[in-house]
Amino acid sequence: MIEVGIIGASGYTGGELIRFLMKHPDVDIVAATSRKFDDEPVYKVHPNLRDCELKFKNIEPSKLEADLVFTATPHGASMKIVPELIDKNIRVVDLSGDYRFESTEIYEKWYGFKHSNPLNAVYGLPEINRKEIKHADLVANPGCYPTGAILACLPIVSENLADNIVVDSKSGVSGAGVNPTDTTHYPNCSDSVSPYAVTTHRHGPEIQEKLSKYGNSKVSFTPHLVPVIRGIMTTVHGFLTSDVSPEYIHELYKEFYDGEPFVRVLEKGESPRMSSVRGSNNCHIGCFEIDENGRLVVASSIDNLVKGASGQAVHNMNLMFGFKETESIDNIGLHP
Ligand SMILES: NC(=O)C1=CN([C@@H]2O[C@H](COP(=O)(O)OP(=O)(O)OC[C@H]3O[C@@H](n4cnc5c(N)ncnc54)[C@H](OP(=O)(O)O)[C@@H]3O)[C@@H](O)[C@H]2O)C=CC1
Ligand SMILES: CC(=O)N[C@@H](CCC(=O)OP(=O)(O)O)C(=O)O
Repeated sequence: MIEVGIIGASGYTGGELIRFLMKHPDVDIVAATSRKFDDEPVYKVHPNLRDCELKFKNIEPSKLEADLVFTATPHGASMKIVPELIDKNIRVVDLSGDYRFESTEIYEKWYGFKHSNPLNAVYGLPEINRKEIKHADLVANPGCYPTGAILACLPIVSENLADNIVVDSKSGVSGAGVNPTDTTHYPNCSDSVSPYAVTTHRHGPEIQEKLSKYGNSKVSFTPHLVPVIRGIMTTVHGFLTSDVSPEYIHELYKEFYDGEPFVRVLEKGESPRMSSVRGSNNCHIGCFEIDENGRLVVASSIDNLVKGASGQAVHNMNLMFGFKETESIDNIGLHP
């Protein structure tokens, strides 16, 4: 049994962490912090957690005592919290972008402010860093877009099959967090699909940095906001430099992800759906088709709050503490 704290528990990813951890047999949640909802039952903010007896507490991070803390806090906030937890020998899974890049300079360029407390961290994508995560004191949980994009691109990048890859992603509105903005205001985001940060999104360099460890492909990323609550659909366009067949590509993906508990390689020609992974930690990868121009199309779907955030964070915790990898995060998505 380990004692776990959640900082930022009143947010969307915080609520999802509680949803998974409250039923985890090896976890005792000793703190769920919130500055706004101190002493309120968690179900007041997360009504699905009616059976959870926890109350939010406005506890200073420096006062926390736990084996592991999840920092489900915004980028810029985590960097002010994580170091003092690490100094107290508390292991940390940070859900923000503050510790994902290997270079502070790249972080500061794309996040637009100085990093006050750089630390070394392991990038928490189990499909590529399983061994390192097990021994990590600080795990940087990947961004939601990068998770679906990297998993969709890894096999073709590893075989250097495409010099240029376009990653086109669509995300549900919960990706923006619990605090409403002009962008997430219903009349502004309903009934439309909106590209944003089309060449400047900070997830582009995160995707490129991680994939560059496996091959030389140049990756270009554009996100879109779509009027659904949860889900990320990523369509990858790989401009092939080798004459390979769709069957070869499909076999490549099946071999690459063989044995991975949370990646499902669909049939050739089968498109993934957002709904099929909704609420689950699964990533569905499909299409595997090549057009007459030699453009390969692969698509992946994830739930931005689960595989894109809290489910992946619990997966990392399971690895860090030697629990069954799929413990408490093996629920199946929905249909319809
Ligand atoms: N939403 C998503 O799909 C994904 C989000 N992420 C990342 O995960 C992190 C959390 O995201 P999400 O749950 O959506 O965010 P939310 O905005 O929904 O929640 C963040 C919570 O953090 C708390 N908080 C904010 N600032 C501070 C601070 N300075 N100190 C302590 N607590 C603070 C707030 O609670 P209170 O004010 O009550 O203390 C707030 O509820 C972010 O870094 C986000 O970028 C990563 C992948 C996917
Ligand atoms: C729809 C939407 O707004 N999505 C968020 C992605 C949130 C996320 O993944 O958080 P990190 O910044 O911690 O990676 C965005 O584009 O900023």
